[in-house]
Amino acid sequence: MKIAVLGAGNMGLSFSKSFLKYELIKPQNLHLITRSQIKKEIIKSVFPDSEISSFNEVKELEADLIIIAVKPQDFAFVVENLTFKIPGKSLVLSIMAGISIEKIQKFLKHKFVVRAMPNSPTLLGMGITGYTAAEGISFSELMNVERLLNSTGRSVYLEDEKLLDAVTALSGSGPAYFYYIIDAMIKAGTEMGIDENLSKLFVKQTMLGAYHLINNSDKSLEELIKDVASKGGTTEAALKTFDDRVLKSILKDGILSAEKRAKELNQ
Ligand SMILES: NC(=O)C1=CN([C@@H]2O[C@H](COP(=O)(O)OP(=O)(O)OC[C@H]3O[C@@H](n4cnc5c(N)ncnc54)[C@H](OP(=O)(O)O)[C@@H]3O)[C@@H](O)[C@H]2O)C=CC1
Ligand SMILES: O=C(O)[C@@H]1CCC=N1
Repeated sequence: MKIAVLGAGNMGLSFSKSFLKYELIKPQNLHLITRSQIKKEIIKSVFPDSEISSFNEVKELEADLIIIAVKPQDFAFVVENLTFKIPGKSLVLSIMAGISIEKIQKFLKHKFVVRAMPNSPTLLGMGITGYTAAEGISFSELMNVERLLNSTGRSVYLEDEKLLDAVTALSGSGPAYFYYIIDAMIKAGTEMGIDENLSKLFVKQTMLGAYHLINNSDKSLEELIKDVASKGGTTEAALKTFDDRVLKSILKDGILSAEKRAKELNQ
């Protein structure tokens, strides 16, 4: 199988590393395409046995799977300036936020499109990807795509394409929400006099422990919260402030804004 990655940026390269790590393709069968010449050299040092090109250098593309990993805002420009044809039999896998299968098909004049939404922990093989496919793609082709996606973490097939915007808002953007909350917690620690390094350690280990408790406990989230929040104690005081300032509803609104933005990107 030959794979071409259109837009060898953060995500395109994360995917490529996973495919090679699990030997799902040979390095010689991987073609990474980026915009800038400078980036080409850097990519070559990480992928010495693969083909690395800038967009305008490619006159003919040979690939069974073409991964589109440019920013959604650049998609139209990239397509208008393609110097090569998308081979009729190739499968296109888009990881662009927001851009619908219909739009990709129209722009590329190509039927066989799978749309996926991964997230940044794909870099460690700990990502999660929601995906869906255009009509006419066979089960075995889809399983091939899923095998590739599973090298980056877990994957979930969704029948309803509209849910991909929700997945984008929830898990696609999700890592940034956790970083945001963790950053606020670390800053609270330093404000109370704890050294930044130590504050990071306390917060990160708390996050890790809490994650494992969620995963290994039969209790609901409410019950887990209750286990920590003693009556009249410190946690209760914190949670009261969060509730008074409607933090939960702010977080929910933020996630819904991300979903709205995904839809706007398709306009
Ligand atoms: N980052 C994330 O956590 C996630 C991102 N995504 C999606 O993945 C896609 C890529 O995101 P990410 O990897 O973060 O982005 P990057 O900016 O890291 O990568 C984008 C790639 O597209 C190339 N590119 C940008 N503009 C143009 C252009 N005008 N013409 C040709 N090539 C261009 C860049 O080339 P160069 O570097 O040479 O400029 C680069 O190779 C996006 O569509 C995003 O929605 C999905 C899930 C998670
Ligand atoms: O912020 C973005 O638009 C992309 C999609 C999901 C994560 N990053």
